[in-house]
Amino acid sequence: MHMDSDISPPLPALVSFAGIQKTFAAPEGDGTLVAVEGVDLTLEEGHILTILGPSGCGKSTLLNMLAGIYKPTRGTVTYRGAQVSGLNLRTGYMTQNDHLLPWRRILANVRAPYEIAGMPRRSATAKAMELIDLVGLTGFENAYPTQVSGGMRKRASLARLLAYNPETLLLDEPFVALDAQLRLAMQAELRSLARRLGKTVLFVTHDVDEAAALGDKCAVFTARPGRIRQVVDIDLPADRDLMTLRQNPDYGRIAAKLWDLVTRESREGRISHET
Ligand SMILES: Nc1ncnc2c1ncn2[C@@H]1O[C@H](COP(=O)(O)OP(=O)(O)OP(=O)(O)O)[C@@H](O)[C@H]1O
Repeated sequence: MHMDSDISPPLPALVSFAGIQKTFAAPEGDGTLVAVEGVDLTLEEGHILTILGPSGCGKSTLLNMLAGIYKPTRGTVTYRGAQVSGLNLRTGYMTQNDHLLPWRRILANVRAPYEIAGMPRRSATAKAMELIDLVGLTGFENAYPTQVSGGMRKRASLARLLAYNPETLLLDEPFVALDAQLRLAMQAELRSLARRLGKTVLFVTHDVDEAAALGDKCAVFTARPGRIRQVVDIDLPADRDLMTLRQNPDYGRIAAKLWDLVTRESREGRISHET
């Protein structure tokens, strides 16, 4: 059969959410609270999906379902072709809190996953040092977490996450506590690391600029119950330079589109609260 070499087959999805609803017991009374509703979403291997939406729309709940921590009430979460049931050990989580062990030096924190896996100490140290180098922390490996800056703690936390070698990174507002400059540096680092290591990333954020700069696509959610308002393709170069991206007119166009979707959401939210 003749195949047109210019047309490559579409990539199979690594992650797929199909018809997802998740409810919880309401905090008061005996009703239920619908956290997310009717979510259909796919993500290809090696891509970065940013998830943008107002507080409480179920962004973290979505990551928790992919990690297998929560079970969907309705619908199916699929990872590499298999339904997620039980903990999904191919994913690794990082949240706002870096969860570094304060009594361990940076090196010992990053080495911990290798120790847990039973790797001999010498090789565990060598592997941890490689990751420390990868995230730009060489020279700080003997410091304790309290002796380094917030940005360095995030780097250490990222290195430790990579030591678990998850295929897919679930990042829940990991840079929220950082100042603007450090945040930009971390975003650039994350994007370049993810591409270099071939990681797939789901990145939750409230920040439109971060969502546009980091993602290959962005899922914009409505207020609770969280539904997908739109999935926006971020057609910027894969090897984009985050430091100069803000001057790129394509970036401006995409960020404006996301702002429009997000503010439409808050306008409607305000209207529905008022009525
Ligand atoms: N384990 C739980 N038990 C009960 N309710 C929960 C649970 N986890 C989440 N919820 C509720 O589900 C809704 C969505 O929460 P979730 O944390 O996923 O939102 P989010 O979009 O990540 O919010 P934020 O941006 O503020 O972190 C919220 O109303 C929350 O209170």
